[in-house]
Amino acid sequence: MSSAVASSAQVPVLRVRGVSKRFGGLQALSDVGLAIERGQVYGLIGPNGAGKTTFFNVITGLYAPDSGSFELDGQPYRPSAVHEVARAGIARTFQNIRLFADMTALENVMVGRHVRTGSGVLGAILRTQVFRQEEAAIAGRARELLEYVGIARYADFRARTLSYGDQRRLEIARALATDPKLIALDEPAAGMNATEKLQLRELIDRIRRDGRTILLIEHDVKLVMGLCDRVTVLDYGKLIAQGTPAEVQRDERVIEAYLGTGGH
Ligand SMILES: Nc1ncnc2c1ncn2[C@@H]1O[C@H](COP(=O)(O)OP(=O)(O)OP(=O)(O)O)[C@@H](O)[C@H]1O
Repeated sequence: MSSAVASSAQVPVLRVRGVSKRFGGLQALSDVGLAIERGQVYGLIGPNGAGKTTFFNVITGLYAPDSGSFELDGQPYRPSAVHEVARAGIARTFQNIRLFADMTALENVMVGRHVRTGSGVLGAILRTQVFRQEEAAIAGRARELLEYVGIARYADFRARTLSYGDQRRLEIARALATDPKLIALDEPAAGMNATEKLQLRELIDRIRRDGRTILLIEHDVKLVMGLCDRVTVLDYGKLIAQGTPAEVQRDERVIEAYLGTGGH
């Protein structure tokens, strides 16, 4: 860890200010900001169409925002392209799982790890000694990560053959392989049964205990409220509440957005 990082206990891992994004006539995000502290699980919630995915897509370089400023570990970053965001230190999973279906679980995690290696394409073509050593180290680390998320026994299975819950774990292992400053999980519990959700909760808890920082979009309010340190609530692209789970649950605007006449 660099001294800049070590001495930055008060600097949020991610600070986003004033993000707006319009699609044609639709204002999908209006002046949304948040700060995520190191070691937090941070929840982003809101009714359907509130702008959660758009916010994720903006911070991870999939959508160009109309306005907004971004800092990772106190350093400005421009989320202008997905690979630059990964290099800067944000890894994400997707609502619709995006694995390399015909590659093995191990290979999928190794792909994530390559973000952090040096020998590059030429090294791969020439199969230099440095490249081969790197590959062995990457494979070793990938196996550790499969173990960590609890699917080591499927290391050599094609990703497509894994159960839904295990594919989501594999996505998380691949995200961890990039050694991210922040892991962004897009509806990780979607489609999971009660047992899988419980296991997922334990895994996210463990990732936090191991010092990682997590941003989470999730529809399962129980999971969010039980797991998150802080929560931001969006509705129609606007930030309507921010605070601890207990605080936002009491917030009139949040109750209105979820239960009211908003027509969601
Ligand atoms: N690429 C796009 N082009 C046009 N409109 C879009 C695009 N992406 C999102 N939108 C619109 O922006 C609004 C916010 O959508 P977004 O997917 O961010 O909401 P969400 O909170 O993630 O919803 P959900 O919980 O249903 O996933 C919606 O009205 C949606 O139709």
